[in-house]
Amino acid sequence: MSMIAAFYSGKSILITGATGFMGKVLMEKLFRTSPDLKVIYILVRPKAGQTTQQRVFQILNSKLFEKVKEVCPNVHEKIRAIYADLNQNDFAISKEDMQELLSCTNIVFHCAATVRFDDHLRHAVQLNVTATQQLLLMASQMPKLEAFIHISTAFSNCNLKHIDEVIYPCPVEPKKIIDSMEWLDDAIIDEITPKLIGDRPNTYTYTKALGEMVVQQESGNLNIAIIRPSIVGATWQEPFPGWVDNLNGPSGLIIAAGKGFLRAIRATPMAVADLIPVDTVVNLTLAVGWYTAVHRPKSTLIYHCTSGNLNPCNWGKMGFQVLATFEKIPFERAFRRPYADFTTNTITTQYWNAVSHRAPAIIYDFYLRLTGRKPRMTKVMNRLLRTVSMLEYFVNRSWEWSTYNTEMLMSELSPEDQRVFNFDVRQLNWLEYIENYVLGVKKYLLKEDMAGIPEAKQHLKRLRNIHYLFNTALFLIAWRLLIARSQMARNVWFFIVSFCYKFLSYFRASSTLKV
Ligand SMILES: CCCCCCCCCCCCCCCCCCCCCCCCCCCC(=O)SCCNC(=O)CCNC(=O)[C@H](O)C(C)(C)COP(=O)(O)OP(=O)(O)OC[C@H]1O[C@@H](n2cnc3c(N)ncnc32)[C@H](O)[C@@H]1OP(=O)(O)O
Ligand SMILES: NC(=O)C1=CN([C@@H]2O[C@H](COP(=O)(O)OP(=O)(O)OC[C@H]3O[C@@H](n4cnc5c(N)ncnc54)[C@H](OP(=O)(O)O)[C@@H]3O)[C@@H](O)[C@H]2O)C=CC1
Repeated sequence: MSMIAAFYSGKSILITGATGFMGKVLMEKLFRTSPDLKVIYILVRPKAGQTTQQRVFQILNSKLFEKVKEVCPNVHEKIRAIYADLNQNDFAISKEDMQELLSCTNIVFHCAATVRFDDHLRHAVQLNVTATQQLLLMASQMPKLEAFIHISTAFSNCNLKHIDEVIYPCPVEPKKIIDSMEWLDDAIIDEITPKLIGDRPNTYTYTKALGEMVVQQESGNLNIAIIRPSIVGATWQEPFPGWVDNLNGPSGLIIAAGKGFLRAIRATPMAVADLIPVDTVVNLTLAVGWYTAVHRPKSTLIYHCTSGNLNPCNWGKMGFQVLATFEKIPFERAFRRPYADFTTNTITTQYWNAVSHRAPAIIYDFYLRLTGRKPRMTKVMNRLLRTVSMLEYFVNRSWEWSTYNTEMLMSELSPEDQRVFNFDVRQLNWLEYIENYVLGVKKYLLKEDMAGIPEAKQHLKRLRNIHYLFNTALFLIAWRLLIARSQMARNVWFFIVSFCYKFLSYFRASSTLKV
C-alpha cells in the first residue's frame, strides 16, 4: 500500500493554478491514486467566456481525466471550484467560501503564477509575489493545515551558474517592491524594471525569486516546502505518455519547427536541455506534500526537480530527435519541410532569420496577395521570432542544480511509493520521451489525426520538389544575370561547357571502341 496515497485519503486539499498545465496533472494524479480524498478546492476565475463551472466541466471531460473517471466515478462531487481572482484583494473570494477554505483545508499546493516572460512587472509582482503573500496569510489562519507547498522555478536564480537548494536573496526586499508597485506609474516601472531584474533575463524569473523570499519571510509556524522544476514538458508515463496542453517551453517551438516555420535558432547544441516531464514534477510535489506534513522538517526545504545532473540531454540531441520524429510522424499542411540549423553566432542567426524565415514569409505573402488573399505570414513570422528571441537565453547556457533534498526524499520512500510516485529521472529514456512528446503535440495540441500521416508525407514530398525547382530557377536566373554582366563569368561558363563537351566526347569514343 502506498503511504503517500493513503496520506491524502480523507484530506481537503486546496490547489491554486488548477486550470493550468501542471495543476491539471496534479489533480488527475491525486484523484487517481487517492480516490478517497475528501475534497479538492480549486481557485478558478471565469475565462474566455466560460464560467468557473464550465471550465471545471471541460477539464473533467477531457482525455486527461478518462482514467480518473474509472477509479473515482464521483470525481465531480469531490471537486469544489471556488470563484477567485488572484489579482484581487482577498482573491475576491466570498465570505462563505473563505470561511470554508480556512476551516477545512489540510494541504495547500500553490501552483498559480504568470509564466509569461515579458509580463509587465506590476502584473508579475501582483501574481507571483503579492498573491503568494496573501495565500500565506490565509494559510496562517487555517487551523487544520498540515503543509503548504509552493511551486517555484529552477530558473528563479538563473543569474547563477551553480544553484543550491537554498533561497538566494534579491537586493531589494519584496515588501518594498510590493509597496512601490502601488504608487509608481507604469512609465516609471518600465524605466526601473531593467535595473531591478539585473542580470536575470525577464520579469518572470525575477518575480519568482521574490516569491520565494516572501515564502521564507512569511512562513511563520507553517510547514512549508518549495519545489523548483526546470523546463516542464509533456507527460512521460502518466496517465499516458505525451500529454501536453499549452505552448509554453519547448512545445510551441516543436510546432513551429514541425510546421516548417522555424528552421534555425541561436542555440548551443552542447548546452544541457534541462527538461522535466510534468508527471515527474507532480509525483515529487505529492511526495513533498506527504513528507512535509508527516516529518515536519525544522526548516523550509527546497527541492530541485531537474534532470541535468542525473540524466543529462543536450539541445543538439534533443533537436536531432525532434527532427527524426518529424520524418516518421510529420505534422499536417507544413509551410516548409522541417529542418534545423543551430548556430551560436549572432550574425549567422540574423542571416538565417533573413534567408530562412523572413524571405519565405515575404514570398508567401506576395503569393497570397497575387491570389487575392490577405497576407499573414510575415506577421506570424515576426511574432515567432520574437518568441524565439525570448527563449534563446535558456538554450545557450547550462546550469548545475544540486538535488540533495530530492535524492534524500527518494531514499525516504517505500519501494511502493517509489513506484507509484516515481520522480527518478535516471529511468527516463530521452529518445523515447521526445518521440512521445512530438506525438503528443500532434495529437493533443494540434488535434491532428494519425490517419492523415500519409497525406502529410505526400505534402512534404511536394514541398521538397518545389524547393528544388525554386532553387534551380534561382540559380539559373542569378547565373544568367552574372553572365550578362561579367566577362570572367562568361569565361568560366565556356570553360565548364567545353570541359563537359570534351568529357562526353571522350566517353562516347571509348564506349564505341569497346563495341
Ligand atoms: C538546439 C535547440 C533546438 C531548437 C532548434 C530549432 C530549430 C529547429 C528545431 C527542430 C527542433 C526544435 C525543438 C526543440 C525544442 C527547443 C525548445 C527550447 C525551449 C526552451 C524553453 C525554455 C524555457 C525555460 C523557462 C523556464 C521555465 C519556467 O519556469 S516558465 C514556463 C515557461 N514559460 C513560457 O514558456 C512562456 C513563454 N511565453 C511567453 O512568455 C509569451 O507567450 C511570449 C512573450 C513568448 C509571446 O507573447 P505574445 O504577447 O506575443 O502573445 P501570446 O499570445 O502569448 O503568443 C503569441 C504567439 O506565439 C505563440 N507562442 C506562445 N508561446 C510560444 C512558445 N513557447 N513557442 C512558440 N510559440 C509560442 C502563441 O501561440 C501565439 O501564436 P499566434 O496566436 O499564432 O500568434
Ligand atoms: N511550465 C513550466 O515550464 C514551468 C512552470 N513552473 C511553475 O509551475 C507553476 C505552474 O505552471 P504552469 O501550470 O505551467 O502554468 P500555466 O500558465 O499553465 O498555469 C497557470 C495557472 O495560474 C492561474 N492563474 C493565473 N493568473 C490567475 C489569477 N489572476 N487568478 C487565478 N488564477 C490565476 C491560471 O489560471 P487561468 O487558467 O485562469 O489562466 C492557471 O491555472 C507556476 O508556478 C510556474 O511558475 C516552474 C518551472 C517550469
